[in-house]
Amino acid sequence: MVKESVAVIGSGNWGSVAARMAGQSCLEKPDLFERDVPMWVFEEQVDGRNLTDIINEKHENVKYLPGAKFPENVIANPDLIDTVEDATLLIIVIPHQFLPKTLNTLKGHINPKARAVSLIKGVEVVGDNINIFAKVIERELGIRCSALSGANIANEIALEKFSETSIGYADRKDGEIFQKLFDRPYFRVSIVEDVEGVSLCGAMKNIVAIACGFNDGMNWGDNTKAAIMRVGLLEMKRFCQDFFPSCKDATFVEESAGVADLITTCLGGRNRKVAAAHAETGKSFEQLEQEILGGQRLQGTGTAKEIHEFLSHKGKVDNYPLFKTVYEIAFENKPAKELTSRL
Ligand SMILES: NC(=O)c1ccc[n+]([C@@H]2O[C@H](COP(=O)([O-])OP(=O)(O)OC[C@H]3O[C@@H](n4cnc5c(N)ncnc54)[C@H](O)[C@@H]3O)[C@@H](O)[C@H]2O)c1
Ligand SMILES: O=P(O)(O)OC[C@H](O)CO
Repeated sequence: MVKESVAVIGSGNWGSVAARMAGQSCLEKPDLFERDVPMWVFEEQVDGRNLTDIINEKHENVKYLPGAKFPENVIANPDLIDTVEDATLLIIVIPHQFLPKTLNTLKGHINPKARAVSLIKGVEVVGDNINIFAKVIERELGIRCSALSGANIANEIALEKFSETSIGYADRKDGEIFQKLFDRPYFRVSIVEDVEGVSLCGAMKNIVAIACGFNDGMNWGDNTKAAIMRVGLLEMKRFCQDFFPSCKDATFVEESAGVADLITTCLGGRNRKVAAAHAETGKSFEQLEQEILGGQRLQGTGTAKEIHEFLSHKGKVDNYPLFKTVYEIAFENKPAKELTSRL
């Protein structure tokens, strides 16, 4: 049997955890996977040194995942094309705003037999056209792409606290090989034939998390937060029914990618945290992202804007009052206190 070679594109907070898990599996399953896991690092200076050099010396991403050690087979590489050259399994895990440029660089350099999995939470919107990122990756790289998403706050998984995730696949064999790659005693992976449902839940829950952050910043309490989550889940489902009718209902309730991710992200995620600070201080999201996240990137505000643009083109903005209000608070200076009047 031919072994799979794994490469990771991305090395942020979740990217580093994904590389850590893949590295552990590659060491433990030498019959299935080649030992070394190259990880692409968008090079930057930390204390006057290349982050890549620090990672390879300390086996730790001191900027994006301090305190967690990589196994020694995870090797940071600042050269994107060199990172992917031998890969048959690609883990793509970068903030969604950087995907187009990254895919452009990768075009023509991927093994045509490779398969990818996208861990990115967001959507591509161009006018009245919307795509999940697994499809964008397939379109740009010409390889099949699955999607992994779930109730997965990276810092908790780095500490090997138990969590679950979902992999949405189109070809079952892809789902199974990525399941073997990610499965850890502390990370339970289920596979489901629903790439769109898994991807869209992961993207849209970030808009609801922003609303829950406003809730926390306004000190409205847990009952209001539950109401926001309920309405948010309904809008997520409505969006899938309206525009992606092949999404499976079961993904919303039975998969970690569905309601479980909605709950964790509305309780403990970065989108929630920064939105709470916005409601408390009135500072812009850009400023707060820099002040609070130390280089990590928000996905929810971008997704709120992208979904708003798409719904505007479709003439359906008013069918999604929660999504609409989050957009208006984040981008049109509407006061956060107006959120509940739209629920
Ligand atoms: N962090 C989590 O808990 C978590 C969990 C599940 C899913 N996700 C999703 O995973 C994706 C990646 O998130 P993350 O937490 O790994 O990243 P992050 O938020 O830590 O972002 C920082 C990363 O962006 C990179 N970056 C900065 N500028 C860049 C550029 N111009 N080009 C390319 N890369 C650049 C940095 O080098 C760094 O690796 C997101 O879509 C996120 O929603 C995150
Ligand atoms: O920290 P957030 O808000 O980007 O959310 C992280 C994950 O998506 C939770 O599953």
